[in-house]
Amino acid sequence: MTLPQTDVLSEVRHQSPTALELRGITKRFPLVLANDNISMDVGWGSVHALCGENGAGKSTLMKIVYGSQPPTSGEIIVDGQPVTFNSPADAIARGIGMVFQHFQLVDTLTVTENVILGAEPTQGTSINYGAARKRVAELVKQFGFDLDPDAVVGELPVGQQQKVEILKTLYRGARILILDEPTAVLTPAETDELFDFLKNQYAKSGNAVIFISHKLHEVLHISDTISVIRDGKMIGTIPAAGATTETLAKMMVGRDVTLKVNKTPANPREVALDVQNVVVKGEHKNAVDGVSFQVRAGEIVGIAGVEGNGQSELVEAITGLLPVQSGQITYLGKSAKGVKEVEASGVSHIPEDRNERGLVLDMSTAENYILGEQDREPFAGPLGLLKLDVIEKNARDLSEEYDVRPRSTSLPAGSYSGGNAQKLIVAREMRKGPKILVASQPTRGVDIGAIEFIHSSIVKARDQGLAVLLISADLGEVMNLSDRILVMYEGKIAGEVPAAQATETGLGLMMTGSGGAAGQASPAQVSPAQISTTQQEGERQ
Ligand SMILES: Nc1ncnc2c1ncn2[C@@H]1O[C@H](COP(=O)(O)OP(=O)(O)OP(=O)(O)O)[C@@H](O)[C@H]1O
Repeated sequence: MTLPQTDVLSEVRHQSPTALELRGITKRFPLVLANDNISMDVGWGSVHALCGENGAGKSTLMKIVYGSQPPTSGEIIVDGQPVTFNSPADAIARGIGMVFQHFQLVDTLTVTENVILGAEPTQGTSINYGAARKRVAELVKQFGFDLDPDAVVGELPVGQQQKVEILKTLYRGARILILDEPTAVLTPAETDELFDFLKNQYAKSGNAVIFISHKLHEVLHISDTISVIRDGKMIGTIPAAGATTETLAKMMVGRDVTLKVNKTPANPREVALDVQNVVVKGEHKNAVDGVSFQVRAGEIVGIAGVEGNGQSELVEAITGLLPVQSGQITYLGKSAKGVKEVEASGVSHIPEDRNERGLVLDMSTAENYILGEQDREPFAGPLGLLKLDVIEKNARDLSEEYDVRPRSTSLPAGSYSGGNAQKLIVAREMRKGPKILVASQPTRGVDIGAIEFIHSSIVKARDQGLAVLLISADLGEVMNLSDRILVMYEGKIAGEVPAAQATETGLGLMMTGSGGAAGQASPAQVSPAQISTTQQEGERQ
């Protein structure tokens, strides 16, 4: 294979003013009509957002455009030419690239190796690595990406890993770039950088961006045009100029949505979760390095931080998944070891990786709703015999209460859309009536109506005495839901801020170590002005 010529930032003459035209796309799955006669036009040089509730059919539509799923019927037209895609390779050949929510990178390979994987330039029968490396370095420079072509991908922060994913598509000459919830794991600064590239370089050079997002303020900020899908149908396409989060939310959900969490000040009681000087070993250094804090019954303590700063390991230690090297964790005054004992102490856990830890993807909805409780009352009798009618009713009731769609007790968990899968986990964990809830990214990928519901369920449980530890990469969520906010940086608590005084800028600075020393910084190391510059900013979500 010769080296792809990928000067996607130099303008080309397009055949048609429209990059992508979808005509009557329908996709039928056994239980649902995921896309129902959808038509949509995306113009060259524009950023086009695709919004809609969980399960509305956004990812399905984009997978069809990317050739990873065939439509049941309908037509795709790229730059004026009707196309049929049998695989992503066909779509890539027509200049379409897609960046998925779950990165598809090989952690042990370098940036260059990942970028060229499957499209390696060859010299005779061997890979011309030197030429590839030179090309990747040129592209990194051209796009202004802050990336080392020789860095091992597994050691990079998520923001840079995402750039590798984008680079992969640009290296292959993508002129239409699809991104599925690209900012879910980024810091505010990384998000700004990404948007600047997409809008001011990539789209400005005449390419097209389609991006799926549940974050409406971002949608309004970056896009030129917004299409909204509901229940598989196209509700409408509007210009971003003049739209508001309220109008968009209403178009998506079909009713008015409260965008701010309604909660009264917390009324903290006794200590429920006590973490003292906890150290958890990481691969090279301590992942959690002497962390201490308490969460009381009746309060929500949020942990903000860039992913990879020890939050995951801290959660795994608290939930009994990882051993604690030193220090102590107590639950309602008692210590516990391992997942079972921790659970028995009244701890529920919403895990950050729903596919790996939260669900058994090929098991049914009803079975997933009782994971961890399948051997005991109320779901099993004394001899371990399953009470199938109770299990079935439990699934029906929870799916109804948490609006998990489609309503099915037998659907394998792997067939739910991302947000509905998340609602299933939240429903299961809240049903247990925990005393302590460890919620990692509880609304990642969840739509605005469901976020409203999950947040109000958590607040209601807090008011009844639940102690909540919230870990979220979504700063808006941390600021909206928490009563107190701790910031984690390089395995340590870099500071604490009352939620009422927090702003995105201030937290963002602390999260990247710029707000204070890298060590066990005190809140005073971040200037109050940085933490609470604009109240308005804190209320953006
Ligand atoms: N492989 C599949 N088999 C069966 N049903 C599926 C499959 N993939 C998606 N669906 C269903 O199609 C519908 C649309 O799902 P899709 O993932 O496109 O929604 P979405 O709008 O991207 O949602 P989210 O915001 O939650 O990611 C959902 O009801 C989902 O359960």
